[in-house]
Amino acid sequence: MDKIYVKGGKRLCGTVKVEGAKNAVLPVIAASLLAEEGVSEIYDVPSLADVFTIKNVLAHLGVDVSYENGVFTANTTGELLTEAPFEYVRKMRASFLVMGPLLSRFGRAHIALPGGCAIGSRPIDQHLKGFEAMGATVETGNGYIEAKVNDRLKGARIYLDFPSVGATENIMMAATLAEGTTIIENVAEEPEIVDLANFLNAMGANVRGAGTGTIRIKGVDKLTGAKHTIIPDRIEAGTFMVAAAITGGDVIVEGALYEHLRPLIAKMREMGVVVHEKENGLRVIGPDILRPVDLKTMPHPGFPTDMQAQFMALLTQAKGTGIITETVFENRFMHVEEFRRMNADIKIEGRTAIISGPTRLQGAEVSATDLRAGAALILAGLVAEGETTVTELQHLDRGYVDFHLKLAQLGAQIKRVSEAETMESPIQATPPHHLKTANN
Ligand SMILES: CC(=O)N[C@H]1[C@@H](OP(=O)(O)OP(=O)(O)OC[C@H]2O[C@@H](n3ccc(=O)[nH]c3=O)[C@H](O)[C@@H]2O)O[C@H](CO)[C@@H](O)[C@@H]1O
Ligand SMILES: C=C(OP(=O)(O)O)C(=O)O
Repeated sequence: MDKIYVKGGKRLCGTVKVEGAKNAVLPVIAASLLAEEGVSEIYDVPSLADVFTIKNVLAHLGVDVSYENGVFTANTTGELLTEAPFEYVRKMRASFLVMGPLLSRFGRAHIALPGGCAIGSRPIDQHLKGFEAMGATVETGNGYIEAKVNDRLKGARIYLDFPSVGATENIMMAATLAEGTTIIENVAEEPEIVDLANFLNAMGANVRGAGTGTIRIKGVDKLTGAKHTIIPDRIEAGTFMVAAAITGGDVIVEGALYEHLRPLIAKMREMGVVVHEKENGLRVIGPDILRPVDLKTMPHPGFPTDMQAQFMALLTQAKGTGIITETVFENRFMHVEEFRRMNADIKIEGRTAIISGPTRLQGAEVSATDLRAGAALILAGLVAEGETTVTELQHLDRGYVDFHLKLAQLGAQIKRVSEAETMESPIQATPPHHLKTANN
């Protein structure tokens, strides 16, 4: 497998551009399945493993898809299959987002059960509760979920037990072609929900209230393919903001939107990081001394769980004790063991991590236990003494485009070695002090 080698000690400076958001593009591509006429054209689509997975899901269903130079097109007008097998859902849970559109348009969907992953058990009961409330029958067997409805789904009032992002999206998509009005309460308010609603409305849907706690969807008879540009990735932006802060650097994160990053900016400022809003993004300047903070992950507009691991890396460098409570996923502390390999002082008490700093981190061989853990370990490597080797990069590739190259452009000493290169020249033959950067 590929490995990333990073050597600590460089202050990052310059400009880095943010890609389109992974968590917006996946539901938007799933939503394109709702179009009975016309072709959807989606812009600013990042070249991520997850995008190729959803592209393959659509191709498997019979959609005519293309993806070139950041533009994704989907012609969903033909006869389509309504089954998404395990091989796709296993790779990426968001594949399950095709259920709402397929059920709504064709009256049936047969999707492999997503199952859990490294960060938690991640049930889908809220998605299914919504489909059932709209008149679908849902059965589970042989590792699949089969949802069916005679004729059309019917508008309903649905109260989510938790503001689940995926359930909000799946139910919202299903409701667009339902008969009558659906009201979903206690919904997720993430910017990605608003992006999806904007795309659905451009297709001819009638979705109101996205970005608030209640969404109303008036069902329509037919949707048409539409053009849409994906919002910037606030988690990628946040990751580069932490890269600037942790190295005491000065970085312009181009495309970062202040209003999507408010909870993160507030915590950074509490830590002494300078964040300026610029016309084209955010300028982030790391201080000499970072102050510790307490934070709790929460649904938007709370602090995002997808930035928890990266902030843990940052807190290892703060002077004093920082506290992180993870309330969204029950098992999202797998990276702690990896940070400890790097000499971090972190204690876990239930859902809380207590981080004492500042720690002189040491380079070590660590494993990306999930997508954000991978990014966070690389961030830690930017300030560690000596060389850090990060493995299991298939997780990182789900959510970051050319992460090592972007960091190298900002001045980091980092390189990625492919599996083939690793085979040709064993890692042991590359001593840490010969580390080459992508920009020298
Ligand atoms: C592709 C995508 O957009 N992924 C994001 C999405 O994941 P995802 O949509 O899977 O996250 P959810 O908001 O649904 O999950 C949040 C919590 O609710 C629980 N839950 C969810 C659904 C359900 O039916 N029952 C249930 O109990 C989950 O187990 C989890 O503990 O939101 C998460 C929370 O911001 C982010 O970390 C992910 O990056
Ligand atoms: C948890 C994440 O993604 P997913 O829901 O696709 O696993 C993430 O982006 O950090």
